[in-house]
Amino acid sequence: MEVSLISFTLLRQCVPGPLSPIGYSTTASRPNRALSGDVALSIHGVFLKALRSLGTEEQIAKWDPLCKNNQIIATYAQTELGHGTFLQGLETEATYDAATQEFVIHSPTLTATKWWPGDLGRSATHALVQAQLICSGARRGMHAFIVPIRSLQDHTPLPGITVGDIGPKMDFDQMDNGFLQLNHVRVPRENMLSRFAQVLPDGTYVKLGTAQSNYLPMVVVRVELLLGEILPLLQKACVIAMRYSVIRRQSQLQPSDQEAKVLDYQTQQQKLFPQLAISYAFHFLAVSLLEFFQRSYSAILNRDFSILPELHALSTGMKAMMSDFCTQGAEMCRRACGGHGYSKLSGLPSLVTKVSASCTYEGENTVLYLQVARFLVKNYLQTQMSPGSAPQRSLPPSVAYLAAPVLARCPAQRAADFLCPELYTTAWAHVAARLIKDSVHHLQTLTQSGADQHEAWNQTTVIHLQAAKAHCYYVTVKGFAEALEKLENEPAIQQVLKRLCDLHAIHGILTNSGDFLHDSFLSGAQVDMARTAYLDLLCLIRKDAILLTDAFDFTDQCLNSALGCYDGNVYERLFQWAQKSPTNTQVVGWNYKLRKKAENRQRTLPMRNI
Ligand SMILES: CCCCCCCCCC(=O)SCCNC(=O)CCNC(=O)[C@H](O)C(C)(C)COP(=O)(O)OP(=O)(O)OC[C@H]1O[C@@H](n2cnc3c(N)ncnc32)[C@H](O)[C@@H]1OP(=O)(O)O
Ligand SMILES: Cc1cc2nc3c(=O)[nH]c(=O)nc-3n(C[C@H](O)[C@H](O)[C@H](O)COP(=O)(O)OP(=O)(O)OC[C@H]3O[C@@H](n4cnc5c(N)ncnc54)[C@H](O)[C@@H]3O)c2cc1C
Repeated sequence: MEVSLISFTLLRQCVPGPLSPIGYSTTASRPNRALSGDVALSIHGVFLKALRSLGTEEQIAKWDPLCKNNQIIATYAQTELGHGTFLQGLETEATYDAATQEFVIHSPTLTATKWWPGDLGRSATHALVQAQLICSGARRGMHAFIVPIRSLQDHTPLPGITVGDIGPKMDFDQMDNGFLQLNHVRVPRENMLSRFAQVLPDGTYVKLGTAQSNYLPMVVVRVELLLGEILPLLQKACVIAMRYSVIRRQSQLQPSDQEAKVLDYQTQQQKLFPQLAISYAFHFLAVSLLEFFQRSYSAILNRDFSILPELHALSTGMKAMMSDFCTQGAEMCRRACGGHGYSKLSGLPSLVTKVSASCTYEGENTVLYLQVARFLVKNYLQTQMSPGSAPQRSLPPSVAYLAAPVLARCPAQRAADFLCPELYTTAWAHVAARLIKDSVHHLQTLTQSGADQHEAWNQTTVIHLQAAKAHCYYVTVKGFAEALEKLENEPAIQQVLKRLCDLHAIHGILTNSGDFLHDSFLSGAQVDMARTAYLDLLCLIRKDAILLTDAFDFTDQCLNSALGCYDGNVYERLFQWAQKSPTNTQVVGWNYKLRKKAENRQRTLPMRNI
């Protein structure tokens, strides 16, 4: 069934602009779509999130208005030259001086230099510096300090501050990622963000949260990056590649036919439709995670940390999976556009280089997947405890399948059975549970053979990584299926989106078929059935592919692509935009000057006897 224009409009309601940060109206996010390119000072926003997560009400009341009115420009300075992942290893020190009730913030080594913070190289006047707190003679771990770094009068670095830009990067040329060295810089006691820990005037340390409370800003940013920064990059790549693929005609489907639209080739559909399906899967998942976060956030701010382990596992897992898949997907979209996909005028290369940064910033993906694995192991062990041996707490909802009865074999009898969300969600739960059990088995075998627990962990991290990825894929399949259930009043939309959900689930099964065949949960014949269902879906999705990408509602300015413009005038635009290339504008001028110089020389030279 074609999605009619009316339904298409409704479809757009299902894929609103990125839900905006905590507490803002969702309509505020709409203008973000209108902006092409990157709006700088994005780490100023990260600072604000950190302030609201770690600051007391008084500290928020003081600094929030200064930020919102841009009276100060702030950055989030956590990563150092020598450490980005291992926060316990951060070297910047904040030593409390009770005599003056100040903190002395210092970079004791070269590797303590803060390195990477965005908006630091040129713009920031203040930094939230994450440093090892030292007070009452003890090291207390990472805490956050607001440190002025440039003069509000003339923007020059303040005493004790050495600051600059870290140099060229793979992309984000407009962002001034910087470095910061602090030489015994003093800030008042009130500048330590103290929601989860306080230092009293006499230097007494009062712990109000957990050891990881000061990691909360990373949870907040990871949740909000999904819809606000990472997913739109893949969605844009999908729009560009899909629109180009119905304009580009190349080769023939039938010898007698005119050249075919490349989107009519099955292999082109296999390249692009899974990216479209993932774009929708991730949208619904990220929306539900943001809602889960918004429900949990105030409890956490009030120091109820019971929900935090699952929120941490979901935010790290989804950030790792979405950035991985969006990076692979954007590159697939670029490659699906042939030579013009390699042109910067397509807008695709910069989408690829931008989204690939998200595999690293806000937590390197492998490290984040292993945080998920840690959560999975803990909850699996919980299910293995004998009744009564420990207080039986219910499993967090995202891992409830670990306690579900095990289905040994998939019941599918024909291809159509693979179009059943319950069947493929169960299949994914089965594989995730099996891989988690396997990872724990390997871990326990090593520890029981005498290996140190940390060594045993390291020697099984490849297996844990596989289990974490399967769990994350299951979460996206389940999330998409649940989102569809809420669309029963929009049957036309529901049917179109269900095809994407089916495709997303089956694409993963076919890509990881070994995991499903391993314990004969699926037979070879059933994998063939899944492939049949998959190939049939490609044909069905072909009719709605353009409407499904138009529903992302990006303006031409936002796409910034000669291939993806709404009117489809690709070749005219490529040629027109190419004229603006400096080579063409300078060469014309350059040739003209050369010719004039030669003519002048000709005129002044004595005529030779020729
Ligand atoms: C236009 C472009 C826009 C771009 C915006 C880009 C913004 C980018 C800004 C940044 O990149 S800021 C810097 C981001 N840096 C990171 O994400 C650093 C990643 N490293 C970490 O988070 C920690 O070092 C790591 C979790 C890997 C290890 O921390 P720990 O060594 O202290 O903890 P460990 O792994 O031993 O876990 C201890 C407990 O803390 C828990 N935990 C760890 N991190 C947590 C967290 N964040 N929240 C809550 N709990 C957490 C963890 O689950 C575990 O709980 P259980 O003991 O119950 O198992
Ligand atoms: C574009 C961009 C913007 C950024 N903006 C900011 C910012 O505004 N503020 C800020 O503070 N930081 C920022 N960062 C820094 C970023 O947060 C760090 O680069 C990131 O946390 C990764 O840390 P790292 O660079 O130390 O990598 P490393 O951790 O050194 O990673 C190197 C390799 O070691 C592996 N590894 C490390 N630890 C483990 C482990 N425990 N187990 C297994 N493997 C491991 C990793 O998987 C990776 O393969 C930015 C980075 C980028 C690229």
